[in-house]
Amino acid sequence: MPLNHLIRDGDNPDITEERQKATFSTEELAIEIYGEPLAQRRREISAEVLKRPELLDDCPHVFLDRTTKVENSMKKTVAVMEKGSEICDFTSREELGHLVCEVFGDDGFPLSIHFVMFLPAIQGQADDEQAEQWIPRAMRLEFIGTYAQTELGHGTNLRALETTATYDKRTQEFILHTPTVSAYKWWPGNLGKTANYVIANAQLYIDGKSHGPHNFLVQIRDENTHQPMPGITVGDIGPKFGLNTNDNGFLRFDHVRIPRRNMLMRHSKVSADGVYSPPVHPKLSYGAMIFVRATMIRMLAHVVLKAATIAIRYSCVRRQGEIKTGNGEVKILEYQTQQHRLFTALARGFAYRLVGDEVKNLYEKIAEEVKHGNVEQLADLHALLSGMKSIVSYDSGKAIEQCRMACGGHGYSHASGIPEMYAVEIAGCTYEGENMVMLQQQARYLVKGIHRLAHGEELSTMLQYLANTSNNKFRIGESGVDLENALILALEYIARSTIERVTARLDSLQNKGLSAENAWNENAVELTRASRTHTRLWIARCFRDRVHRIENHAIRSALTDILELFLTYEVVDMSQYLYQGGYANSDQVAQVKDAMYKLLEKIRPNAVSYVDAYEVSDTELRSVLGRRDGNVYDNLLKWAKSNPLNRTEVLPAVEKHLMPMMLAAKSKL
Ligand SMILES: CCCCCCCC/C=C\CCCC(=O)SCCNC(=O)CCNC(=O)[C@H](O)C(C)(C)COP(=O)(O)OP(=O)(O)OC[C@H]1O[C@@H](n2cnc3c(N)ncnc32)[C@H](O)[C@@H]1OP(=O)(O)O
Ligand SMILES: Cc1cc2nc3c(=O)[nH]c(=O)nc-3n(C[C@H](O)[C@H](O)[C@H](O)COP(=O)(O)OP(=O)(O)OC[C@H]3O[C@@H](n4cnc5c(N)ncnc54)[C@H](O)[C@@H]3O)c2cc1C
Repeated sequence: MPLNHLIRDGDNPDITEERQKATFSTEELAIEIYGEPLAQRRREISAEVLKRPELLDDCPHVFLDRTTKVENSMKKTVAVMEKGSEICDFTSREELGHLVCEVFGDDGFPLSIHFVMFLPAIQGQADDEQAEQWIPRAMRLEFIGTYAQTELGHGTNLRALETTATYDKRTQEFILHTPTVSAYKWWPGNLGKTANYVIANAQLYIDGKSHGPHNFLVQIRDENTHQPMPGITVGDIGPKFGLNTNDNGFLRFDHVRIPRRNMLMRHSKVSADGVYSPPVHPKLSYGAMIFVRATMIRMLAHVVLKAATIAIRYSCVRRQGEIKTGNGEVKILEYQTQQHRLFTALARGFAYRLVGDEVKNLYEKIAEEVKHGNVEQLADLHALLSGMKSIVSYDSGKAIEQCRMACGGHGYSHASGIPEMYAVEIAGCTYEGENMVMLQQQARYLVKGIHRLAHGEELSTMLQYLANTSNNKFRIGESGVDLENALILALEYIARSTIERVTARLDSLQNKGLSAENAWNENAVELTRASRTHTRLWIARCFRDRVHRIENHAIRSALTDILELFLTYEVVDMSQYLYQGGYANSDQVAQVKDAMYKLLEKIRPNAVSYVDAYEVSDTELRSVLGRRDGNVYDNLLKWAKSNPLNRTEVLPAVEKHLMPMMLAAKSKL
């Protein structure tokens, strides 16, 4: 019985050969990733979707214009809402998430902002009475909502948002107003053509005094006619790099009045007579962003693993060049450079996916405490998520782009599926806080950590390694020190020494009289580096702990290879920091590289089985190169022939423009 469960008759023999080499059970690895019932439910859901044409695309989305794309995705949204509960359990986020991936592919659920921002903002920030009034209707999709915070002029600096919400004591209403062009809300998903309500982030004014940005529920379109409400100007912002099925929009309020109770009042309150009560923590109105930052880690990992699935499978059916002259052309996955590109992407994908589960659990635990007024761990969570969203979005983008390039020319074609994946994933570097800005948010926390240590104060668990000054020598190859431990300690050193060095530089500049702000800006690049090294360490530790907890021996061993590749790759990538302070020498770094190259060889026979175990169906993958059966060339030809430009032998545009020009050229002879 082969260990890889995806072997079928009629598959490309080159890919079957790969599957026959598996040294672990792909079904067991799938269970480790998804859990026992879900792994099976995912397969059942995928099979059901295939039986329902209303949930499938008639043709690849990349062949369609934007208006048709938007219409298709709305049509499928209705089909999912009407029939989806026959296929999956709507109360299970995981099952529903899988159905959405199958049906919508890369762009995700068209109403995602309703579910991942609008509803979470209400759930976390509305008081019980408001929640009772709004949530059931929103859950039933009686109306659609979005989260309108970013403006044309400001997305990062929330304190500078210009939209105002002025309290009118006389009528007990807030007046929402957009005072300038730069104050137009700009970017919110589903705002352009879909949403009826927004959670609008606006500067609260009472009696001429500003209390900073707060969240308000505002109706922008009629629930029945969908026409804009009085005082509302709204529309779509136009095509983007990716995510073009989504109607990201613009919005202007012209003195729009809403009842006092439409301000979200769980944490901050305004009484009928205009008395303001502040929240227990000033940043509680940023809660919906925290939620998405926590959730997006797994989503980003999923895209990396999809791209790795495509590129690894394709690299086993693509033959090009010889390694030994005369021995015939090899599968391109035999090249070490290809393995290095793809297996490191695979390792980051697995690391982020499994660590993403831990992040989600941590978020849920702390969010529950915050909901009940305990904000003790909010700073830790904010710092962690600021770093995580930045590192995972950026490093995932690099991994996906490597997967695309590793497919050569065919990777550049939309037939590979990877360009769309990249376009969607890379948006994560920008949304929910531009990465450079978020890394600096985390850096503040790290610098404070060093200062606390200097003052003998207690450090949070996440920062305790900063106190481990005895870790000052790379211990790779020493007896009694295994590779994993040596590498984790090296990552600890890299993070600690980087944070210490930049903090010392900041302090010294300030001691010389530079203002704190200027000293910060003069060190900003190094601060983002410190943040990067800290986050990569956190991911490495968390991934190691997760792998160590695996009970199934064969699966633990399979994921240990991936973990060790991940650790060696991270250490090599940041090895320049190891030389600082004399922690390591070049021979030791060469040892890490050797270990990495050996791991590439070790992983090679199982490469297809790792991605098979992640179990992304062909429906979801939407890739000719990544097809499970490996029958790439025939299908590339079919894909090219089916594209709309080939509907006629002679293109009307050729007849209209080029032919007359060519005829005219001939007539001049
Ligand atoms: C199912 C999968 C779902 C995936 C998603 C699907 C697809 C979705 C696609 C797109 C969705 C995109 C939606 C959006 O983009 S919504 C808009 C997001 N906007 C942002 O993220 C804006 C970024 N800017 C900010 O967050 C802030 O302005 C800031 C950069 C943090 C600065 O804020 P501010 O000026 O108020 O604060 P300070 O810098 O002065 O910091 C003061 C102290 O507050 C602490 N702080 C800041 N933020 C938080 C927070 N959120 N929680 C807790 N604490 C916070 C900060 O650390 C400072 O602390 P200190 O102790 O140092 O004083
Ligand atoms: C696909 C997508 C979906 C989105 N969906 C929503 C949504 O649903 N709702 C919503 O409200 N918004 C949404 N946004 C907006 C998004 O949150 C913002 O674009 C994002 O927060 C970045 O802000 P910005 O555009 O103002 O960038 P800017 O802040 O203008 O960034 C431009 C450059 O300036 C730098 N910079 C800015 N400030 C600083 C600083 N203090 N220190 C150092 N460098 C700095 C940045 O690092 C960056 O390099 C979406 C954006 C995208 C791309």
